[in-house]
Parts: sequence; C-alpha cells; structure tokens
Amino acid sequence: MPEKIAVVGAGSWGTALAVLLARKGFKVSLWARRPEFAEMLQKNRENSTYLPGVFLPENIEVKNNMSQVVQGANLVVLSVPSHAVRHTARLLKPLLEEETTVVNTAKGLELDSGLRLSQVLEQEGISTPAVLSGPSHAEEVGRGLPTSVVVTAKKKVVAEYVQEVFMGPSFRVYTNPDLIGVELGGALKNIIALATGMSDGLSLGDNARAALMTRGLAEITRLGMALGANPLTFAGLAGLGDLIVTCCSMYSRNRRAGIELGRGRPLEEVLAGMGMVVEGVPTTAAARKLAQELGIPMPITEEVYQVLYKGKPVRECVSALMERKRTVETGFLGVTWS
Ligand SMILES: NC(=O)c1ccc[n+]([C@@H]2O[C@H](COP(=O)([O-])OP(=O)(O)OC[C@H]3O[C@@H](n4cnc5c(N)ncnc54)[C@H](O)[C@@H]3O)[C@@H](O)[C@H]2O)c1
Ligand SMILES: O=P(O)(O)OC[C@H](O)CO
Repeated sequence: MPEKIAVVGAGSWGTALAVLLARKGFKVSLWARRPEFAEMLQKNRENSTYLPGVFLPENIEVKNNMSQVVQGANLVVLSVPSHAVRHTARLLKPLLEEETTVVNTAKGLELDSGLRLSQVLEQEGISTPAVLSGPSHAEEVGRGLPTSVVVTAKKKVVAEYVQEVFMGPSFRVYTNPDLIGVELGGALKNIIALATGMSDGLSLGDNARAALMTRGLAEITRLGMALGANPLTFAGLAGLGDLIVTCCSMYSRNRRAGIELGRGRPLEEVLAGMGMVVEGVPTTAAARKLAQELGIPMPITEEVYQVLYKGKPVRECVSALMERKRTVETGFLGVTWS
C-alpha cells in the first residue's frame, strides 16, 4: 500500500478523491493550480468553489508546489480537465520515480489528436497509466454515498493495485481489462448527456430521453468497436452505468449545460455560467472528427456538434434524427434479418 498519495487537481473530482483516500487513512497531498487557492484550501479545509460542504480531513495537505506534492508519493492521481492532461503530464513526468503509478481520472479525448488520455500520458513518457472511470459524481463520493467504478490499465497488476488502494465500504472498484472501451465510455457519454439535456430543456419527454440514451449507447459502441474496444464494456459501469448517471443526474454539468442549450441560451453564456468543466463540448468535436475519418455513423453526436459549433437550433435536430432513413436496431452488432 502507498505511504503517500498525490492528487493533482483540486477541482470537484480531485477534491472528492483526496477526501475518499484520506478517509481510508492514506497521507494525501493535493495539488491546486493557483497558489492563493491552495492556501485558501489548506486554511479553510473546505473547497467552497468546487465541492462545498465536504471538509478535508487532517491527513490532507494542500500545496501549489507540484514537486513537493509528488515527492515520496507512490501513487499519483491525475484529476485535471482533459484539455490540461498533456501539459500537466509534462510538468509531472520529471518529478516521478520510476515505480510511481499514475491514475488518470479525467474523462475526455484530446481535442486536436482525438487520442485517449492514457495515450496522451504514454506519449509524454508516463508508461502504463491506470484509468479510473464509471458513474461517480464528486458531490456523492465526497459525502461517502455508495459508488461503484472500474479501473483499467494495460497490465493487470497495475489495475489490481489501484483497485486495492481505492476500494472501501462506500467505494466499490471493479477491474476491467478493456482500456480502450473504459476510456471511450467515460469520454463519449458526455456527448449523449448534452443531447439528453437539450431534449429535457425542450421538454421533449421521457421517451425521447430513453431513446437518446439507448441509441447514444449504440453509436458509442459503434465507434468503440471501430477503435478496438470490446462492445460488452459499454454495457458495464464505464458505459451504460456512467451514461445513466450523467443523463439523469442534476449533478451532471454536461446534462445541465444541455438543458440550458435546449432552452435557447447560447453556448458561451452557458459555459461562462457553469464555472466548471463541461467535457462533452471538446469531446463532441474530437469524436465527430474520429467518426468521420473512420466512416462511422454517429447521428446524435453530429446533431450535438451542429448545435455547439454551428449554432443550429436544437428544435431542428429533432426532425433530423427522427426522419433518418429506416434501419434495423441491431444492425451495427451484425444481428439482422436472415
Ligand atoms: N466532478 C465529477 O463528478 C467527476 C467525476 C468523474 C470524473 N470527472 C472528470 O474529472 C476531470 C476534472 O473534472 P472536475 O469535476 O474536477 O472539474 P472542475 O471544473 O470541478 O475543476 C477543474 C479543476 O481543474 C483546474 N484546471 C483548469 N484548467 C487547468 C489547467 N490548464 N491546468 C491544470 N488545472 C486546471 C481548475 O483550477 C480546477 O481545479 C474531468 O475530466 C471530469 O470529466 C469529474
Ligand atoms: O458532471 P459531469 O457531467 O462532468 O459528469 C461527471 C462524471 O463523469 C459522472 O460520472
């Protein structure tokens, strides 16, 4: 078991994970990007900006100095937004010991390259990173409510180590050997949460939300299979599980952003009002590009892209989706009429 754990990123998720690990008795060092924010957190013991009402146990120290945070840590938990993963990895890499395990907890794809975040870490010299994903809102993890997630890595021993570190009475961790599927499930569900939010913002009803979630899962699976994922992973916690929580919970920033867009508010205004990351926005552009390159139909993603990046009115997306040509539900799985 690690003597010290470093958590890099003091937003909602980094704070909740630091608290979870500290409650397990680990010595935790939490890195905050802004010095004044680190000082405030260290002093007040509450992250009132990103996770109000959750108090930091005594065994968490908060610092802005990444070198001090990482020094002596056997495990580094990376909890910065996906757009900051590459830059943060570059800062981290020279500070890591050879045997330090890095766990990425951000959910997204790199915007320009379309790479999964573990691929970004590997490009930056961080080998065999683990990935923690699944239905897990910081607000509930911070309050110690029951949560189940998955951890994956290229090596079983790494995934099992991280499983053992995080596992606790209110945090159940499964391993899953499908790195590609787990990462894609966590990244792509955010696009569908934007779509269901838009539908809810337009009051299109429960049937529409269920259809978007189900057909959203179909297009996630289609892209996933083309990229080498096991389709069954999308029926698990990192796929369906995270899709359900993100499309149905009012804690979801992607869902809330979608609702505001559905009500007709412009994207810039919605994002400015959120004050937190809405990972589905860059991921939509990255996934659409990948889908186009691979020739994979992703009609919901395409409509979300048109709303976000081309200003298409959400109401026009309804007919674009409903009036697509007739098809077989399970065709993408090879299950069709003989
Ligand atoms: N909040 C959740 O419930 C939750 C759960 C699971 C996974 N995640 C994932 O965790 C990641 C982080 O999300 P969050 O909820 O903590 O976001 P957040 O909006 O709550 O906080 C973002 C944090 O990142 C920092 N940040 C912003 N730009 C940065 C940069 N360029 N370099 C370094 N740090 C930067 C901010 O200062 C802030 O501390 C996302 O990918 C998200 O999808 C979040
Ligand atoms: O608040 P969201 O929409 O970024 O979702 C957070 C987590 O990914 C839920 O598992």
